[in-house]
Amino acid sequence: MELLNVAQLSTNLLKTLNLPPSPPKLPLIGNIHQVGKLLHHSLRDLSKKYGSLLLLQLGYNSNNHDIVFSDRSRTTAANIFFYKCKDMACAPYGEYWRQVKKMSIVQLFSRQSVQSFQFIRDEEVELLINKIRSDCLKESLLSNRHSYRKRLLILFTSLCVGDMFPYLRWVDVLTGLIPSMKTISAELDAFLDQDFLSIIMQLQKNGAFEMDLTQENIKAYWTYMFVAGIDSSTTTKVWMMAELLKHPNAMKKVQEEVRNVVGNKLKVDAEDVKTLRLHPAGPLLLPRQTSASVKFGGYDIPSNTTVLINAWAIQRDPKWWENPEEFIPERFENSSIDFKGQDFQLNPFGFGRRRCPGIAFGVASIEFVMANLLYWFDWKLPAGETAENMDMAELYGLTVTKKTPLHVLPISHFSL
Ligand code: HEM
Repeated sequence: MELLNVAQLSTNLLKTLNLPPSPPKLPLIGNIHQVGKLLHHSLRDLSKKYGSLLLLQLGYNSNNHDIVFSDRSRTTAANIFFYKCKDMACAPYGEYWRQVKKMSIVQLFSRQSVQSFQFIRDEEVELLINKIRSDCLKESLLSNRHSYRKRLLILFTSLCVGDMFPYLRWVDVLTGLIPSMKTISAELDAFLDQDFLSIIMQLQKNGAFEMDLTQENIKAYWTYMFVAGIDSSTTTKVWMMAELLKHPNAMKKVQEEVRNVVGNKLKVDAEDVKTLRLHPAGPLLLPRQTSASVKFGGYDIPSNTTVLINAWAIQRDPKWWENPEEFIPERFENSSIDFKGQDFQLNPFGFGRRRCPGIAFGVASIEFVMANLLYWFDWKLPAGETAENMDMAELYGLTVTKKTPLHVLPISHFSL
């Protein structure tokens, strides 16, 4: 298991505890200089040297195991974007989170609920396929653009100096980080006020929810759903298409499979797993925070320690996977490895109490969209780009996307 601690500890505590191994620190800044822009890569490299459970000091702050690891850290970004952590993902582990989760499972995430939205997926996918058909006639390239949603996700994971050294909070204002966060948050807020809030408030009046929600609760909740829920599925689809274009044999095989199972049984389920192993949408899951001190792997983990789980590194670890960096379509044939939180070597949706509740939604959307795209069209790279020279660089954020947009040329497989 690979775990990483970003601790904020007093020097006295450091001396008395048996803490996990740690790279040498510099005065004041601790280990900050050892992490780069792609945090999940830096952490994997450090843990190769210092072990799978490793402690980093990234500043200080005066502020059964699953429960202890079930809290979330309250960062400046989470406070700005999610109305002081009133959404479900960043809410502290406690009564409010329990109530919101209960309500969500009944109203939104149940199997029936996911199925009941199939008619919307049908309508949206039909629109998408028709749009691509007309692009085929014009021979135009499709590409995924980085939206303002993406800007929010990148800002969300930007390290605020003030979260580590509270007296330096002014630096985040000076560098423009906090003003940028506030601008995007205000844009989203206006959107939610305009189109959304009145509908939800009406549902509340009609008794649709078990608990009374304030406007801020509702906006925080939906901001996360819109931004992270949608983006994680979109990111996975982009990586899936990129990997398939990079591996034409895998593309051919999956298209044959999809075209052999016509109708509403269109499925590309095994491809989800292959893509989510190499490109988990959230490579470090969502940061956890310990709510009490705990002994873990023989080490003392103090209370209030931020814990990052490097799912990306675990899913590429040669300890668990043969040829870990390779996209091998046959890898999961006849394999019982579960990707929904049971097997620790494959954990793209997290685990335990704070595991992603949107798995069924995410998977339904990825499978249905991808199956249709692969069924109706053949896909080519634009002139000058080949499977070998495709740029697969990553852009770090709450979800890790392709750095350069994916450009593809659709060719209708059936005569128009
Ligand atoms: C491919 C699609 C998706 C992936 C890879 C994904 C991944 C994740 C991960 C890694 C976490 C953190 C889990 C942890 O801390 O252990 C998470 C949490 C969460 N996800 Fe997803 N997710 C996806 C789709 C969705 C969708 C479609 C929704 C909503 C409609 C959603 C809603 C949430 C919520 C609300 C949480 C916070 C749960 C909590 O803190 O209690 N996710 N997701």
